[in-house]
Amino acid sequence: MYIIMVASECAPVAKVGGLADVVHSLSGELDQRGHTVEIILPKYDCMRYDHIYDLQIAYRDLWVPWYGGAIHCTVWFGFSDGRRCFFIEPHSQDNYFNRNDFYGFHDEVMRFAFFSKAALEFMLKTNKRPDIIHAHDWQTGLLPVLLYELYQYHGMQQQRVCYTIHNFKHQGVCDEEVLWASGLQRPEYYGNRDRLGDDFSPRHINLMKGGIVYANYANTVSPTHAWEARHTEQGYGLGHILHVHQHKFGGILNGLDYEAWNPETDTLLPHNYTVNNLDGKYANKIALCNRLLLEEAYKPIIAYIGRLDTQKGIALIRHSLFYALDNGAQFVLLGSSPEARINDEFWKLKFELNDNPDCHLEIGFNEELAHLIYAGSDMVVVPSLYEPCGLTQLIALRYGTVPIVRAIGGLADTVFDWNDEHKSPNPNCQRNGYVFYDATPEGLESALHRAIGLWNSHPDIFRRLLVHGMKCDYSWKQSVQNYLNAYEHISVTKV
Ligand SMILES: Nc1ncnc2c1ncn2[C@@H]1O[C@H](COP(=O)(O)OP(=O)(O)O[C@H]2O[C@H](CO)[C@@H](O)[C@H](O)[C@H]2O)[C@@H](O)[C@H]1O
Repeated sequence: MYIIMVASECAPVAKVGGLADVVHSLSGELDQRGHTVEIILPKYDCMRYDHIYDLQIAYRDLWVPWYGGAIHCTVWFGFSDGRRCFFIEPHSQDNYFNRNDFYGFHDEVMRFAFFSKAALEFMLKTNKRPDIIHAHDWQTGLLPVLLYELYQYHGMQQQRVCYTIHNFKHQGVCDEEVLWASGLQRPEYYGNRDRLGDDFSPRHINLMKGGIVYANYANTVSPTHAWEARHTEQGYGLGHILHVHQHKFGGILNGLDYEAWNPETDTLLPHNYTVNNLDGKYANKIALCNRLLLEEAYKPIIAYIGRLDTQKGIALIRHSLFYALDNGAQFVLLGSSPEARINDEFWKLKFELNDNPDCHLEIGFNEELAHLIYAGSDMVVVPSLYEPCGLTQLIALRYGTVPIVRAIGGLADTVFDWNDEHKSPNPNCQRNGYVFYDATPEGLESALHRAIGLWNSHPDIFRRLLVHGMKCDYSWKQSVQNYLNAYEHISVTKV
């Protein structure tokens, strides 16, 4: 099959969060199975250009219709970690992607609506006719709308769209302007609530809703979250439209890139290790203490790694830090937030705890340090308020670090409580961590208490628990097949 991914992020060149990891690893897995995969991204000025090989112009003069005129773009091509990537560079006063950051601007919707249109225009002009266009998140929600309403009449009638939602919270809600800019026009037609009309803001357009309505198949990134999105407030108001389109909506669990995340070969670790020889894991723990100036003590290290977003349960992250310190454990945090208020709160905490030899807070994004923390810690805490899938717990399991998670979304699909006497519902995975339900300090403590207790009282059993985790299989093996089944189901040219 010929698949083109269109996304606002792809690791390692443009990574803000888990979306980047999924676009990168899913593309690689599809490629390994013999499919042709290309990725279209914006050409951000702040990309990691050191991760792009052989960057060159692929199409010099692409004119993308916009507001009745056209914006001149150059399309670049390069390999990133073996993936074939195209980068769209618009030349206009708006400077859509030369902002020194990926997100956070007043014209966010226009930037990515333009990108969606430019991606289709590029395919049209270069005669790229993929079987599947795989679009991701609100940023590309307009793509299936444009394809179905405009581009199919210009020779793209065979293309089918798979639309994956990684986060329902951000939907791209905006005024009608985007319809005029993109050439769709007709606000009375598109603004209908059966199409793109937002259910809560009158006369507003919802790009993610458009993606759901117009895609041939839509999914989110775990089965449990697919249910939550339809039946609870976790769909952030899109439950109704998901219900209307339930026949083409599902949940496909994310996989983890088992090559990039492999403690046996990870070049970012000072010591490699395997499930059969964990000496390296303990050596990494010492390396982590040295790196972060933690006291080398006979204490478990509990870590939090991730975006500091309200989604992740900020108050509970904070609570786990203090609970750990009060209960004979050490705590390490690596994260950052685009919200100044949250960042400031954690900077303040960092200064307060600066002299504490049992904890370290690293505010910022640091891929290399993340690897060492996953390897050198004993436990990872993921107290999310909502979590479509979550990659942190999958990485932790792979690195023999016991996940302590809230039973929500993909966390509930991948982590099974050690003390639950029922058999794990997942045949590929035995009981592998600790789970709590209530998003309260008490709920969190119920799991942390048991995890710290086992580490202290029964180190041999704790070791068995982490070995169970390392033996779980959350590679892409099954999930990529699920995507291929979906592609196959919707594609016009069956393979
Ligand atoms: N400061 C930092 N330094 C280094 N590395 C950092 C970091 N902050 C985060 N990371 C890394 O970024 C990734 C984040 O993965 P998550 O699944 O938590 O993603 P996120 O919530 O962004 O994405 C959304 O999309 C993904 C993908 O579908 C879903 O799994 C998830 O539930 C959904 O919220 C992990 O690889 C983590 O190690």
